[in-house]
Amino acid sequence: MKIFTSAQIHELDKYTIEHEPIDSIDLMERAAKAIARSIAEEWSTATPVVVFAGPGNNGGDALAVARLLAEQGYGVSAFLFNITGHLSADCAANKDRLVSVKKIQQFIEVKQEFDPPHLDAGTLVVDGLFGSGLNKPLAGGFASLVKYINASPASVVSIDVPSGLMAEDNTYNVRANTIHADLTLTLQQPKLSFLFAENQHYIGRLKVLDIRISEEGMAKTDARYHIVDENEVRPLLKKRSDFAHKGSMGNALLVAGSYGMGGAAVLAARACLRAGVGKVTVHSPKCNSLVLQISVPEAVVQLDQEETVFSEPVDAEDYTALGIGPGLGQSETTAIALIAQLRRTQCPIVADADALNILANHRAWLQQLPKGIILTPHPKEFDRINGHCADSYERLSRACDMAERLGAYIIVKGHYSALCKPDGHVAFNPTGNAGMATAGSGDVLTGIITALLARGYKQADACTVGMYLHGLAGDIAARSLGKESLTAGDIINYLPQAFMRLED
Ligand SMILES: NC(=O)C1=CN([C@@H]2O[C@H](COP(=O)(O)OP(=O)(O)OC[C@H]3O[C@@H](n4cnc5c(N)ncnc54)[C@H](O)[C@@H]3O)[C@@H](O)[C@H]2O)[C@@H](O)CC1
Ligand SMILES: [K+]
Repeated sequence: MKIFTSAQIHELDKYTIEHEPIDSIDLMERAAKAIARSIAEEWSTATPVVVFAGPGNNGGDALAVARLLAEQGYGVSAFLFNITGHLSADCAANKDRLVSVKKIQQFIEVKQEFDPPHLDAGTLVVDGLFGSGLNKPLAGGFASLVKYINASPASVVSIDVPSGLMAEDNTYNVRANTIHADLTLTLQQPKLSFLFAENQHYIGRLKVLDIRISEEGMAKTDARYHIVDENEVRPLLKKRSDFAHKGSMGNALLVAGSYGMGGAAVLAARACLRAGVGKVTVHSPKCNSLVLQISVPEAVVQLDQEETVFSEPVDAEDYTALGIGPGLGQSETTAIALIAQLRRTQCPIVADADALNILANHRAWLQQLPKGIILTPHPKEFDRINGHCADSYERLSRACDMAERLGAYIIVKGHYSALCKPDGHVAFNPTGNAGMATAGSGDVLTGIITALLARGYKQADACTVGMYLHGLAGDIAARSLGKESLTAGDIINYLPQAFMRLED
């Protein structure tokens, strides 16, 4: 699903009006009907409703919703904030329509003074102050109103966007002046800012309402951001030939583990095998010899000359992919071996964990990374490499810049992991759950992506399929085991079911 920006949404709105064709007021009515329907599904007509409408089309939606709910028998009070004396055309039209409805309990157009209504726990507030047209942080009376609503015990439904929240960039927003919704009814598609962890408590539960924006218009519009779905992943999966043999199914090399961190190498190797690779070789310090041989008998173990750390680059000529970093440690010996390894390796590479921490300590080396390398930092690792980011939007922007600059594929991990591609596009992964916030989960992802690269998947496809499978395996695991007890090993154990689900 494409994620359009506010500017693109505005254009698509116009495109729909021109090409469906439909009058803009009727498109607004369509949106309002969908919103009123969703409200009626959850709140009975006995619920007192207070609607707050702003001067733009978000306010227009809110006034139309107020009318529709009043007609259905809800007790509705509506407040329209017209401070500047200018309403959008459709907002003004809906004001007129609302005023003509006898069933509305109270309608007040606020021009200056505002005496806020009492909002108790049984009240439903409909927040239609601002939507995708918000262009600066809320201040003054609007900020006070938002704080008043947030401080009340009333339930809050936001139309399209919680008022005060920007649809994309909230880096310089005033977060205290943003509505905390219990439910956000967003139109057509989630907004970019909804995908960021720090915004979840403004959005509450999210429901996306289809208002039939032109399919043709959306198909024609190039979106920088999109959310991956199963239909995108399925055709990317490579079929196994009946004549496959282990030599034709990819030959992966993992450089992982140090003293005390053998488990990371084990997890990456097991995940790599479960992700369908023909052969895996794990290069690790001597101390991990037994651990690896016993835990992953399917893997070839290649021992470093050192007892406790990775110290010498490996000849990677025969391998079809390299995964490097899990549990590697950050000693200087390892750092030098790492950069030598990255420089001399010809096959596709995924670098994670300590490989990234080492790069953060030697930022000049970033320029030496081979083109097409996949980096899989979690937010803290990314910040260590790139410098502190104020929020997820800034981090995403910087990750995009870095992907373009280095010609790299960067997966910023989290709920909705973001794959930033060298061409500037970003794919968000929808699978996965909070149970996967557990040690070793990243090592599993590295193993999976290494396997897919080794199998011959292109970098972008290996990342997309890898993120999706990793999250899906975690989701299936959580269904059987619950989120609390989920471990990284469980993700590996449920990978077969994730594959089977996609191959169905
Ligand atoms: N394609 C769609 O998704 C559709 C969107 N519609 C609605 O239209 C909304 C967007 O409408 P608009 O573009 O009119 O934008 P908004 O209604 O979000 O707000 C725009 C108005 O607020 C003012 N404004 C912006 N920031 C402000 C601030 N910080 N303080 C005070 N005033 C501020 C602007 O000058 C403008 O007058 C959507 O959120 C949605 O609710 C629907 O009507 C139907 C179709
Ligand atoms: K709103």
